Amino acid sequence: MVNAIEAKGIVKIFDGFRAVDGVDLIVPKGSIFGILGPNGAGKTTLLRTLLGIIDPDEGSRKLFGASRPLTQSARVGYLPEERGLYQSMRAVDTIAFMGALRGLPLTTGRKRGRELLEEAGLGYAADRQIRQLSKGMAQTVQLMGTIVHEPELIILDEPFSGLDALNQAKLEKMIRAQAERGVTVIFSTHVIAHAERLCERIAIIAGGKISFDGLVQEARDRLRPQVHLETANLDGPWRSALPQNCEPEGHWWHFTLPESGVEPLLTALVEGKAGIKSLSIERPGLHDAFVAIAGEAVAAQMDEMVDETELQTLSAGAKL
Ligand SMILES: Nc1ncnc2c1ncn2[C@@H]1O[C@H](COP(=O)(O)OP(=O)(O)OP(=O)(O)O)[C@@H](O)[C@H]1O
Repeated sequence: MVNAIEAKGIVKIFDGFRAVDGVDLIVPKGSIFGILGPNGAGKTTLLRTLLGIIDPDEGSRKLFGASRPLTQSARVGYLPEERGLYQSMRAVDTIAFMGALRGLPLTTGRKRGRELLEEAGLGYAADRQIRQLSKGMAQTVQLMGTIVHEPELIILDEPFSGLDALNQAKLEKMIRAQAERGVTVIFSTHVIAHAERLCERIAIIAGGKISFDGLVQEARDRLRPQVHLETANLDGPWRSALPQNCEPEGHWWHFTLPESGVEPLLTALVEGKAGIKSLSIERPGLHDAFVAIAGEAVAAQMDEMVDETELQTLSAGAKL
């Protein structure tokens, strides 16, 4: 099967600065793929190169198997990081106009535009000018213009930034709905939680280089689970099942699950009469995996970029 994207050795240099520095990337069809990295990591430059908006200085890329990506533009929807719409254009015409740029007849675009707006509960705004819409609504209209021609690949550059909690949740739903239809979705983000909730695959990029590319599960599996154990007893033969340097905090033990896994540990605790009062095994999240892969400094940079609105959304999203 042809992959949606295959890139090899992509380098993009601006005034001597390597914004993208030797990137290999494969995005299989039908996946939700997240590109994670802090400000200036090279995400936008990489996406623009993959789309054929700019040419790489070195390396090659294929979009649906074609080495000239722009020939595939009717199959692609792209939401750039800089949002911008004609302020005096009506919402429905904006959607149709964006579709027309990708080869969709205007009449079809208007019809689908109205349907998309209705589905999103924004039917009442179809004939309003963009300047009469709220910022979140205008962003939603731009997103609809990105998908109106029913592309097979959607590339969204930082699609969550600038949206409030409700609109971010709606966008997550829309991304999932597109993926369920078999559409490949690639989005860039500096918010690890969005990627953790949505993506099957991710690439981690910093300083123009990709340090991880693969399944979210694979990233998480790089770290072993953490065990939190409370015992009635503090000594006994069962202690040999715990890591050697593990010391209790009161009656609590916190340690990394040994390579041998859960069952031998449990057997030793039960047979050795540790008196288990409480036991939890915590699988590391993507954030911990990100720290392990990209390093503390890059992770801290990402966390700093998550503003108040995003924090609210993340906790709201966790409840969805
Ligand atoms: N046209 C350009 N001319 C010169 N430098 C550029 C240009 N475009 C990007 N850069 C530089 O390349 C680096 C990567 O930028 P890019 O926008 O790709 O990063 P990013 O990960 O998308 O970050 P952000 O989320 O802040 O946009 C940055 O240092 C940026 O200043």
